Order: sequence, then structure tokens, then C-alpha cells
Amino acid sequence: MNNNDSLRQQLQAGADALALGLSDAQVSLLMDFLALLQKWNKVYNLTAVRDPQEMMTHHLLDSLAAVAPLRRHVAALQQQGGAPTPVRLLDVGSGGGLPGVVFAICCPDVDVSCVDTVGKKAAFIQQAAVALKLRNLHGVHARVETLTTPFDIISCRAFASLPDFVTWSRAALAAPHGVWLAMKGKHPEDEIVALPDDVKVFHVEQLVVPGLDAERCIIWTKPV
Ligand SMILES: C[S@@+](CC[C@H](N)C(=O)[O-])C[C@H]1O[C@@H](n2cnc3c(N)ncnc32)[C@H](O)[C@@H]1O
Repeated sequence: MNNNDSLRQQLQAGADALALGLSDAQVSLLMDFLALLQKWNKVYNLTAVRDPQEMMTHHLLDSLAAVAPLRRHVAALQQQGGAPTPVRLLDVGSGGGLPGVVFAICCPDVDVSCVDTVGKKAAFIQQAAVALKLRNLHGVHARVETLTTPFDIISCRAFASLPDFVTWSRAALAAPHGVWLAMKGKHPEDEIVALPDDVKVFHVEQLVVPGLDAERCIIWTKPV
């Protein structure tokens, strides 16, 4: 079995363990995205992780662990009927597209914008959207603080402290239903305490990343 086959097997096993029910086409898109990340990392310096095996666990599977929670929230939003269709998600400081591109592949009914202050990273997302034929994926070159288009969900991973994340992206959060989805490692008690008074954590969701022995959680937050 070549390296690519074993990576695909690991991806499929991880998606199965997370009960994501991905189609073969979605698994292929995730593998194609991994190949793009590897290829363009040398040129664009997208991530410090260089090893394909490590990219699989630390980037793809780590991002995949947040897909089921995201789908649940999207389904709840759609049921409440308060959000437009498609639901709009902004991934802040997306870098090489994590978790934004993974969300766009696994949740085709969500319109995903990946914002980054570094032009070549936003350009990479645009290029990935074209190469992978993902019409629900957009790269945005901007500082998040300047965005005012409303998004129903604003996500981040490895971006900033919770207080900075919500403060800097607040003008882009749709009212009254918008929420923040912050992917974190250890439960960030100090950051939660430091949140502005008019923002509250409504759910802390523990995540299990297949093949990664590390603490992970999602901090779900909304304005009060
Ligand atoms: C540590 S990287 C994380 C990348 C990716 N989310 C991941 O998990 O691999 C943080 C990213 O945030 C971007 N960034 C920093 N400040 C920003 C801002 N104010 N607005 C948008 N992006 C920003 C950086 O350029 C960088 O790509």
C-alpha cells in the first residue's frame, strides 16, 4: 500500500469513528485538499506542519472532529428558521483553510468564508475553491476587525484568545441568532473569565480527535 492509500484509510477510519457519513467524493476532496496544502505550503508558508501524516492528524482529523457539532448547530438554526439559507460561516484567521475548508467540504449546505490578514493565504483558499470546485468556499483577504457582513456562525482555531476573537469579529456577527464557535485545546478557563460582560458561553463541548491523544473542546459563545 502506498503512503497516499494509507493516509486515505486513516482519514476514512477517522470519519467513520466520528460517524460523519462522508461520501467517497467528500473523502476524495479532503485528500485533494491535503495534497494542495502539501504542494503550496512550500510556496505560501501556510502551516508549520510539513509532514503529511501530521497534517492528517493535526489538521484534517482535528478539524473533522468539529464537523458533527457544527452540523447539529446548523440543523437547529434551520429548524428555528431564524437564519438565511444557506447558513453563512466565517472562519477567522483560517491560514491554510483550517477548519474552514474542511467545513466547506463536509457541510455543502453551509456557505464558508475564510478570512486571513495574509494575502497569499486568502489567495490559496480561492485557488482551493476553484481546484476543488467548492462553490460554497471563499477566501477573503482582510483583517477580521474590518468585516461587517453578517455571518450566522463565526469560527476559529488557533487564532487568538476568546476575548480578542469575539471583540474583533463582533461587527460581523448576525443578530439575533449569531454564535461563535472557538476550537480550543485545554478548557480555557482564564479566557472565559475575561470575556466581555455582554457575551456568554452557552456550551462547552469536548471533542475526541481520532488518532490524536490531546485535549480538545469547542467553546460556543453568544451575545446576551
Ligand atoms: C496560527 S494561524 C492559525 C491558522 C489556522 N486557523 C489553523 O488552525 O491552522 C493564525 C492565522 O490568523 C491570521 N490572523 C492574525 N490576525 C488576524 C486578523 N486580525 N484578521 C484575520 N486574520 C488574522 C494569521 O495570518 C494566521 O494565518
